[in-house]
Amino acid sequence: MGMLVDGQWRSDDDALVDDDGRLQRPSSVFRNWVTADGAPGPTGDGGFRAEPGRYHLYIARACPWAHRTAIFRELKGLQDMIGLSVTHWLMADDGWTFAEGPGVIPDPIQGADTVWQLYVKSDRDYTGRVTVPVLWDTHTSRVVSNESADIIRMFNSAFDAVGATPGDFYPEALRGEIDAVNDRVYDGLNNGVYKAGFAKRQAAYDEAVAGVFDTLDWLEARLSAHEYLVGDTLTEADWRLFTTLLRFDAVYHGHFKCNRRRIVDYPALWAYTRRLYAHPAVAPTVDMDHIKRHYYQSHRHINPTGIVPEGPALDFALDDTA
Ligand SMILES: N[C@@H](CCC(=O)N[C@@H](CS)C(=O)NCC(=O)O)C(=O)O
Repeated sequence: MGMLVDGQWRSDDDALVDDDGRLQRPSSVFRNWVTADGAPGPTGDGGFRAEPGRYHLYIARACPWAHRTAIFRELKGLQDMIGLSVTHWLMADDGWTFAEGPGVIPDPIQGADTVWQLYVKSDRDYTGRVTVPVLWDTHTSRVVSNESADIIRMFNSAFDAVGATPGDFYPEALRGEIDAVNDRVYDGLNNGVYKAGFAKRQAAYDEAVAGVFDTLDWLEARLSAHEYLVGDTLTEADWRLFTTLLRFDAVYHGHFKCNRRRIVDYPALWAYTRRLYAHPAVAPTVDMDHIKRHYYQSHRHINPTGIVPEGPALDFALDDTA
């Protein structure tokens, strides 16, 4: 881990956990929006018009937040319009890097060796965490956004007039309910597993893990009655949940100690995970080796040996016998 302070990289920081041993996740800093006409979005500056070839997406395959953006790039058929770079799975002294390795796609835009170099290129005095995903503007050499929740909404609609695949995963009529489900899933599960895994006090862990399983129980009941989370149609809320479910049994159950139950033990959640996995937008975005190696090798404060467990054997593919 590490962070930037006044544009200087510091590799020794551990500032994410407060005195009560609780994870405090800082807000994302770059919050501009790509829009169809370049008008400002809900936050930040304007001037980022949706143009094919102009933007580049930097992700880590391991990261559930970055994964959402990769899925939306596929869902909306943006692969030829928005370039992609993929970091090495290991996040160590230099943070995310483009060191050579299977599945790594180096940076063709800035030739950066690390993601922090992109942040400094965009803002030479940047102070804060250096996270993925990053949506980069090749015209101004700036980070447009490092907030996945915003990036998927840009991908959902901003490029529709320049040839994106039709499909609206945040339909106007369902927005209120999608936002409410997102809030609960974010706090209890997407971020909840991190709160459990990064907790440094028993009470902080106990509280987080209870929230994780309350949320999973609630989701199981909801998905026993409905195919999708909101409006019986596939929405953003499903994709935001999916990237956590995909990682749960392989990583969060063991590494983050969220081990009251596995996703395969919840009939509706497991069937739903497999159903979403079968969507054609998903397979090109999943790299289980990156996922497992990243967590078990990068978080040495949790797993000092860096040993990556062999299991579990997971079969996400739908088959006739299922
Ligand atoms: N709110 C951000 C969170 C992104 C995030 O925390 N990414 C993690 C990887 S899973 C990261 O890059 N962490 C590096 C750090 O905090 O130093 C988003 O959703 O885009």
